Amino acid sequence: MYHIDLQGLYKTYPGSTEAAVKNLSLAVEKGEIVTLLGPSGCGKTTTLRLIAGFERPDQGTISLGGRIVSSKSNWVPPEKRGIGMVFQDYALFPHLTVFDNVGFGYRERDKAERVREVLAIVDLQGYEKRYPHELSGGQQQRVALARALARRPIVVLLDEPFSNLDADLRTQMRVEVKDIIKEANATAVFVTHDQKDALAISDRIVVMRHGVIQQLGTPREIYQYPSNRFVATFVGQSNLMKGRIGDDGRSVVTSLGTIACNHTHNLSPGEEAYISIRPDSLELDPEGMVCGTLMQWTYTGEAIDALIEAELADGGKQEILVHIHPEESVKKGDRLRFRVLPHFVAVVRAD
Ligand SMILES: Nc1ncnc2c1ncn2[C@@H]1O[C@H](COP(=O)(O)OP(=O)(O)OP(=O)(O)O)[C@@H](O)[C@H]1O
Repeated sequence: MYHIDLQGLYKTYPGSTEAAVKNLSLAVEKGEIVTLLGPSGCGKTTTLRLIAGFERPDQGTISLGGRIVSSKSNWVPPEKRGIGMVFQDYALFPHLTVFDNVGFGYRERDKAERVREVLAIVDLQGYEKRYPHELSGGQQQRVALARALARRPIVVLLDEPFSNLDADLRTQMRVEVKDIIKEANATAVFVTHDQKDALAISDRIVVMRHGVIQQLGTPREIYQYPSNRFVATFVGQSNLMKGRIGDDGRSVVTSLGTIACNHTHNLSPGEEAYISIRPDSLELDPEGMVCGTLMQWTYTGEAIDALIEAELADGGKQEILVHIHPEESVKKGDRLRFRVLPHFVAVVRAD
């Protein structure tokens, strides 16, 4: 039995001709952190709102903790679903102290003890009497998380929780929030359009587009083996080449040359396929098979982000993005050669 079980969900908003969510099924284990990732309008917030009970699906079933909360014949309202929510703006009550914010709506006799317990999990002991405006952004977020966890929810839903934080704090909070959720042994569904959030925090990622799941997998699976062109370019940067599977079944013949790859999605020799080559998968090598001219470059500290106009076997040209080692010295107009490293090379389906 799954802790969260979504089956065949459809949702079309009144007045809209296109469904926001189409035939969406997703099963989440207890204690898992799953992220819904995708561009604006792909249906991730709608999915979260369906789980929370703020929206009603047109079709499909939702079970939380083994109980059906939404189906043709069942409907459990949001406040009875055992949901803890963390919103983008944290939604703390400004006139209430940290203690009262965290304990809000908690009616059990062990309230003081439980509030202290969750404040310890989020590392805010001693802050009970402060007001939200006396806290930093990161601390406010930890209060919001403590409030969501206080009632031992069946599932914690987090809607773009990092979007109000500056870049440094965001990086730190990704780690902290993940640790807190794991320590509380909570099951969580995140919504974000930021791939770094998703890669850092999730056990599994659901990549969505136009209301449809494009790929479901661990961060490593999604990054290393994107299943289609959309996922390859939405999660990380990617150079896409058209080709066909080589006779050995473990390579793709492209106009850059024959490129070995570890994963071919069970496509057969001769079948048409795209290959996704991450910018880190090309390395400067005077003997390398890929040859091109450096058109633009940017030094980022970690690498030189280089735009190369690569020469193709058929006489054509294609721009490719390469991360060159930061100690290399290169200049615009240089003719460079690269070899393709097989890790971070993947066969992807066309759509
Ligand atoms: N209340 C609503 N009424 C009508 N259409 C809506 C409503 N809410 C969302 N939509 C539409 O449903 C689709 C999915 O929206 P949704 O908010 O789920 O996407 P999202 O992936 O969360 O986007 P964002 O990252 O911008 O929040 C969009 O086309 C959106 O315009």
